[in-house]
Amino acid sequence: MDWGAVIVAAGSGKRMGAGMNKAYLPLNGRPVLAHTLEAFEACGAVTEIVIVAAAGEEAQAEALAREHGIRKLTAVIPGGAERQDSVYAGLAALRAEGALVHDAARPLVTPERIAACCAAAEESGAAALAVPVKDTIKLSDGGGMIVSTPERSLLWAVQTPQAFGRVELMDAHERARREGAQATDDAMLLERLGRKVAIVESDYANLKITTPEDLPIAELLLERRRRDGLERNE
Ligand SMILES: Nc1ccn([C@@H]2O[C@H](COP(=O)(O)OP(=O)(O)OP(=O)(O)O)[C@@H](O)[C@H]2O)c(=O)n1
Ligand SMILES: C[C@](O)(CO)[C@H](O)COP(=O)(O)O
Repeated sequence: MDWGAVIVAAGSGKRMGAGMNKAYLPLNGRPVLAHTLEAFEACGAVTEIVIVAAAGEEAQAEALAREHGIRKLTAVIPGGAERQDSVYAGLAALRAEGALVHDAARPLVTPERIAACCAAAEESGAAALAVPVKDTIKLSDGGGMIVSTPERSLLWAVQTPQAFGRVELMDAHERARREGAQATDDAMLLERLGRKVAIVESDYANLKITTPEDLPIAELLLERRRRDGLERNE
């Protein structure tokens, strides 16, 4: 099965407060988006990459991909108001049988985890990387009071990539748009249709660069990965 990746990079980074799209912030000397693209470029299961860029940033994204040797890039598409709209736009440009959807803001993903997500989706139909929740999670009444505590052993913090059949995911998006269903990830769009999505245990390092403290954490994790790699090769 061939896999195409939709890399969504069209957000405005409000919570980061950097005044710019966090996909272009430097991370250990290279843009966040470059790290993300390189992981998909290096993953053998991935045959095409579509970047969904913020309107007006398409040329910047394409130039960045070229500068960093991303040969699998097939299209740069303008995104939409919400992440869901951006994914939908990117899917239309994909041709592969399998569709991976990944946040540009998750630059520490590895080719190995991407491949594991693809393999699980080939086995189960759809899959998503996730990590067991470490904190006890509370459900609130929306007014600042705790209502209940879900069983922690059943809770997973889902990440990306998430992997699906391209046609099935496109259909799920189209149905959600017709029905006005909103989703903060793509697995939700299959769940609402009663479809199964497999959990693929990931690592906590696959964090999403969201608020300011996430960037120095990502830098430390990258530096440790580089050092461990050097020590292994010595
Ligand atoms: N309309 C949008 C919103 C988000 N994203 C992408 O979806 C990923 C996850 O979204 P998030 O972390 O929320 O990014 P932002 O929307 O930029 O952040 P914020 O909500 O703080 O503005 C990011 O790679 C972001 O670029 C997108 O392509 N299109
Ligand atoms: C898709 C996602 O990364 C899974 O955890 C998350 O839902 C994205 O949320 P965001 O608010 O669009 O960053």
